[in-house]
Amino acid sequence: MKVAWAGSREAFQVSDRMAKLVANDPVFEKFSKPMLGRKELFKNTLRKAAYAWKLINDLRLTEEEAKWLRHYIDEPNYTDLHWEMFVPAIEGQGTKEQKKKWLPLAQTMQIIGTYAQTELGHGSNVQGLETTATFDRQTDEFVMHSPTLTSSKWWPGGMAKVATHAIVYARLIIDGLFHGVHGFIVQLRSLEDHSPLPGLTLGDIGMKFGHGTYNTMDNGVLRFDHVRIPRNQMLMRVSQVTKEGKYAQSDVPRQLLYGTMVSVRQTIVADASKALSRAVCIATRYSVVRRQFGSRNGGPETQVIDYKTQQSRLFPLLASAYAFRFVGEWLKSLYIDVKQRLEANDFSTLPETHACTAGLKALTTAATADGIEECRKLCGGHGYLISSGLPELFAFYVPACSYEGENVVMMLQVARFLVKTVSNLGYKQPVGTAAYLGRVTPLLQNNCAVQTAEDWLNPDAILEAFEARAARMVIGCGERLAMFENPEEGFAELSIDLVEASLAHCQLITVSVFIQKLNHEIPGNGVKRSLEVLCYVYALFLLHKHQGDFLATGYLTPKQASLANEQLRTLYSKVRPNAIAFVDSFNHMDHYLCSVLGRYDGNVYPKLYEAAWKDPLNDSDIVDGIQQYVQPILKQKLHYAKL
Ligand SMILES: Cc1cc2nc3c(=O)[nH]c(=O)nc-3n(C[C@H](O)[C@H](O)[C@H](O)COP(=O)(O)OP(=O)(O)OC[C@H]3O[C@@H](n4cnc5c(N)ncnc54)[C@H](O)[C@@H]3O)c2cc1C
Repeated sequence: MKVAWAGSREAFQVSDRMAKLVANDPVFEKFSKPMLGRKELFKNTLRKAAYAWKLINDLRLTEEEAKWLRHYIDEPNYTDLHWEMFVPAIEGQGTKEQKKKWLPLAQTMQIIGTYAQTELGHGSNVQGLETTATFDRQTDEFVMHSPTLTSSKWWPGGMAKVATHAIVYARLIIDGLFHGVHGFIVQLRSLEDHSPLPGLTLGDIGMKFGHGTYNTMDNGVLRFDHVRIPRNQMLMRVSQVTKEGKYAQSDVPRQLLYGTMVSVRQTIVADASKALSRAVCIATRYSVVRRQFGSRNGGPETQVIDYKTQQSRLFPLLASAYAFRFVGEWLKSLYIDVKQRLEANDFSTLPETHACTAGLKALTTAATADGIEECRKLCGGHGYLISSGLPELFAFYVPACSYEGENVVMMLQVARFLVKTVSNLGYKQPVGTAAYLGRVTPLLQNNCAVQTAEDWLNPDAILEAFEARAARMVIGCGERLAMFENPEEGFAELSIDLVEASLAHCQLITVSVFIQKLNHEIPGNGVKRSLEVLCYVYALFLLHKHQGDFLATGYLTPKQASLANEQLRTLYSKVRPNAIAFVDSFNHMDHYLCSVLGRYDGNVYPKLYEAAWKDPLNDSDIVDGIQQYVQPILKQKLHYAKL
């Protein structure tokens, strides 16, 4: 099962080796993190990042190993932006000459980069950005300027204190004419003493949600006061500005810019299963240790995992972790395929891949953020303690719903793709994940044939149900849109339904990828049968949760929906005996989980007690405060006064 989770024996070995390397090195020790003040937190993370970079070089780690190492260190810091945004942006949007100049500097960290797109006034609406890059023909330079307060760059990770360079998105202006928003490589700080270059105002945007998570990172604010950069620092693979000031599109289509987004979003989908599996592992192990009520004849109380209600909240999340792991793996292969195509100037599959990554990013991050919070509640009051590992995990994870494409905005992009696919149906056969929309007639006409709860244990029945629901919702939106004279007005008016149709489409993708995985790639029959159970749990849980859609589209009868729910209850009993084995297969070490409740040895209570005594409030110097401020109140002996 560990191999099935990791994707291959080799993948398992690499991640396992890096997890142990980090766990066994005292520099990466974790528990003191939440107790540190902001400055110490930040410096501590800088120290770890520097040490990690030294390890990567000393041990000559491969790119894959270095990624896992950074992952297990598990503290957001400037290197995330450098490797995951700055380098890919140059790789994807730079010309050959630009790549030749900048990539060796970035890959050896002689420069440290960040990604400055968002501004105080605009995030999702990139075309609304206000920073300007005005071409000066006389000097062959761009003048970068922040004309308003709302044009201040806001959020870029690593920008406040560390980054030496940034990819800055700005409105390109030549001779007073606006030519769209483009990326520019801008040096921010001196490579000698790290001081900000003239004309730049740089600072930190302040404390963020949670404590020891994103506060380890210097998210920054940046303003430009007529800062000059050479012309060849505009990323020019797609569009160029000549030294005469001529703006030209190259023969590389603009959609190429989607390439970087696709790359980053597929990583976010892969990260969702890591975060959700972490929370599920903690909640499952703790649910086995925790006992409440139900003692018979003086025997032990019931393990809370044996309550059906606990299972109905926990096991769908366990199944979702596996579903997201497999869909992430699948998306990575889709991305590799699209990357090869892009290199060969084949852009044919880009719109579908873009819709998949946008939609799956939104689906998996929203479900994971909700899932972590549910796991916290599944651990009762102890889940609220920092030592449970869950509050910090939630604080760390939840911004994934907003960054790299706000989730609702992402689902609206999927909706545009689906609407376009449906409107082209007469002359263009949909392919890939949208292929089912080419079979609308049977999907609209045939209703579900399930007659017993057992009938739901059939991948064809499940797939058809999800296809019919998505097709009916998408077609329904298409028909209603056609009634509007102005399509954009219609799109805005129907946007709630369109987001729901997009979600149905994306859930269909996750369910079908899980089924495909079982059909082709599972080593060992026992593992396969166990994963089949999780696959049915995932699909029937979604069907139960969204039964309103399945009923409203007329595909299911109420009786069939309740048969699905009956089967789901039976499946929970099948998951229960393997629940611990399922979470052990994630291969998360105690160091990575960083949770007293999720300990591998189950030694929860003594360790909870021990963790409590590490709290600074148990330090003896607190007594001074009590004597200074509390004792006088006790001694005043005043009459009670109603305030
Ligand atoms: C931890 C963190 C790290 C970040 N790091 C970086 C970074 O390194 N570099 C960088 O450039 N940025 C970064 N960001 C910024 C991030 O990319 C933006 O927050 C994101 O793009 C969303 O934009 P916004 O915050 O302006 O939200 P908005 O776009 O203002 O969204 C606010 C609300 O409006 C809704 N909304 C917006 N548009 C529409 C629409 N068309 N239809 C319907 N509803 C809509 C949204 O659904 C949302 O509910 C980071 C953000 C966070 C939280």
